[in-house]
Amino acid sequence: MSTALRVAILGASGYTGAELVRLLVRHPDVRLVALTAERQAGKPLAEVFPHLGGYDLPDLVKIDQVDWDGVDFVFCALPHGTTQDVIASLPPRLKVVDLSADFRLHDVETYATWYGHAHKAPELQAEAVYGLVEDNRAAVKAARLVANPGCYPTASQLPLLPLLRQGLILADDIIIDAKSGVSGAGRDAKQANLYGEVAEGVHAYGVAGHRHAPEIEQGVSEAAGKPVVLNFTPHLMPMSRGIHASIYVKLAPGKTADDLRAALVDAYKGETFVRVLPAGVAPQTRHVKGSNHCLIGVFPDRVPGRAILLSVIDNLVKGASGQAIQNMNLMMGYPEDRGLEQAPLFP
Ligand SMILES: NC(=O)C1=CN([C@@H]2O[C@H](COP(=O)(O)OP(=O)(O)OC[C@H]3O[C@@H](n4cnc5c(N)ncnc54)[C@H](OP(=O)(O)O)[C@@H]3O)[C@@H](O)[C@H]2O)C=CC1
Ligand SMILES: CC(=O)N[C@@H](CCC(=O)OP(=O)(O)O)C(=O)O
Repeated sequence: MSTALRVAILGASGYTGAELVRLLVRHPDVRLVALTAERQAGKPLAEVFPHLGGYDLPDLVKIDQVDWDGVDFVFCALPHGTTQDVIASLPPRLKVVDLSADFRLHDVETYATWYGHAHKAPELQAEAVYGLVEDNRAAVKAARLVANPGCYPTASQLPLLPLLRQGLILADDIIIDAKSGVSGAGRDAKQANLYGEVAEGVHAYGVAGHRHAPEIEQGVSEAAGKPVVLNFTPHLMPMSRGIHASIYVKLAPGKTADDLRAALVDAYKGETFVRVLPAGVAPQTRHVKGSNHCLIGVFPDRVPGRAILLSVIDNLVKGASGQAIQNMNLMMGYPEDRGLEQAPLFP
């Protein structure tokens, strides 16, 4: 009899849901037993995503058609705002990784301010563990409900948190200039994401008001040991996948960019998925396409006392579904990289 973990993916007809399927069909401990959709319910997954044909997968159903007795583990890849009610209605024995923003902010008042409505499951929020694995591994291992970090917050926090913890940079002068591929906005049709709107240009959005600012500030404040407000400006790029964050920081007195690089090399020396590049090498989004890696470059700035951190991830992998599987592996006691061994696609 199979002892495979019986996994349900809620929102399997979306980009992150499809990426979960792509990765999990090769995970030796997992059997996909339920895939849900809303408008696409009733269809075989291969009709929605032909690249996922050829696997023995259940058809897409609505969430209320799932037989929870046959499920052990849930990935929730639904739009934020819809997820709190869904997770609150699940049998409490189920372990869950939620890819939306619904459980990422510890403070429900901050959530209400940025997401425009009161939190619908504050008791679950108190239980949720923030799943930035490299920073929070012990808590993830013991968690029942993990809030998978956002894509910009993952790319931004991985270089910043170890440096702030060690007092190597100043917390009150952090500027994050970040770019995303269009898949970051999901598969739902939106005018802003039409080919004609994004194909040949770049634009900033959410300027001085993007909802990922409080998520990044939550982690940065904790690492700095004091409340931090930072500058975060996201941009939409004419590419399908990838996040690139250029982070401008002020060095603590007497510190150099080489000190930052050495500290990051040390912080991530045992990590499979975070790599600090040699001095002078700049990471590119192409270097991580399809993989769960974060690559970090560190450069001295021409302005004395300052440095530039460059961080790249694939928004759909380390920024979403790959990190979600990394979290599941920890929660279930599997090797952390299981199912995530893919080399990047390059170029
Ligand atoms: N895209 C990215 O790079 C990242 C996304 N995230 C987060 O992950 C979550 C999923 O994102 P993504 O995959 O991009 O989104 P998509 O819009 O591509 O997919 C959304 C999925 O949810 C389903 N759905 C939509 N509305 C409802 C509803 N009311 N009830 C039940 N199911 C519903 C859709 O079904 P149907 O197709 O049938 O409408 C689809 O399967 C979001 O919360 C997003 O913020 C996090 C990090 C990165
Ligand atoms: C390009 C684009 O639109 N990106 C999304 C972020 C996607 C993501 O990581 O995060 P959430 O789970 O928090 O939605 C945005 O800016 O809202």
